[in-house]
Amino acid sequence: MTAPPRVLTVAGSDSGGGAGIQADLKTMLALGTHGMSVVTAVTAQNSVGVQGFWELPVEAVRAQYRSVVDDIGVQAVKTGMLASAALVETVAELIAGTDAPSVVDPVGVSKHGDSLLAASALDSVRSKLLPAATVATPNLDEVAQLTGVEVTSEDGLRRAADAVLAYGPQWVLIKGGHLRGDAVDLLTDGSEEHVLRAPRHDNRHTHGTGCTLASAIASQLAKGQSVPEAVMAAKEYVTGAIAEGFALGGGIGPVDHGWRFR
Ligand SMILES: Nc1ncnc2c1ncn2[C@@H]1O[C@H](COP(=O)(O)OP(=O)(O)OP(=O)(O)O)[C@@H](O)[C@H]1O
Ligand SMILES: Cc1ncc(COP(=O)(O)O)c(N)n1
Repeated sequence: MTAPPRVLTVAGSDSGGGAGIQADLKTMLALGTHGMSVVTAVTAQNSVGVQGFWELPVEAVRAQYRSVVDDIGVQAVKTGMLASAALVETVAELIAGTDAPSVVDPVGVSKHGDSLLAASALDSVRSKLLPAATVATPNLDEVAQLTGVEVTSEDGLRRAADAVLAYGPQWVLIKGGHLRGDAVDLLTDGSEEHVLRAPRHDNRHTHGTGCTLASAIASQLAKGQSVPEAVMAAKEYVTGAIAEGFALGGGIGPVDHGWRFR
């Protein structure tokens, strides 16, 4: 048997299974790739919030990464929750030294408003992590936190993209999921521009959308697609997963990673 394309997620564990490492690995399976993981932090989390989290030591993150990359190898890397400045800097250095495209989801705050990144790590995200990204995928809250640019309508997406590109990622995908109307995202490398538009699904069970989208992009890149092709395919996958998001627990349920199998 030929091995499927190999994709690595560097992110936090979500005990509820909707976001983080768990969302990433399910997405990778659904898109036909072999998912591998470097755990950066363990969260105690469910449908109503994040009850606590514990970071792993920098050495544990570095060791997991080396174990995977030095033996198995990777065709794309995705980063998610990195928790602290020390972990952001370590992971930025690791991905910059890896010969594979990287998708950086600069996770700041969970859907419930719980912080997953120390305020003291923002400078390292700007100066070390974003420059190492092939594609950065901030949502509008993360754009505001990182660049100070506030966007309240589709017209502002380009301004947000320019502000993030100034930190050096090759491409940026600004996610407009928190606006009203259609779910519109903007992908650009500063010269080429693609507007990705999907109908908004009136479904509150959207836990894990950002993790799912970034992992889907990484999976498509590992299969050899270009950045625009990978992002378009990933947008189609996440839109279907949001349409089928289901209730679990008393709060916000997860998107359905397995929607294409049902
Ligand atoms: N209700 C919805 N219907 C359709 N698409 C949506 C909806 N909400 C978000 N999206 C899309 O989902 C993707 C993720 O965007 P979003 O802005 O939710 O990211 P995020 O805030 O990082 O996610 P998360 O909440 O997991 O952190 C984007 O492509 C966005 O347009
Ligand atoms: C470990 C981990 N990583 C990322 C998110 C963001 O996802 P969401 O915004 O859907 O809560 C999360 N809640 N937990």
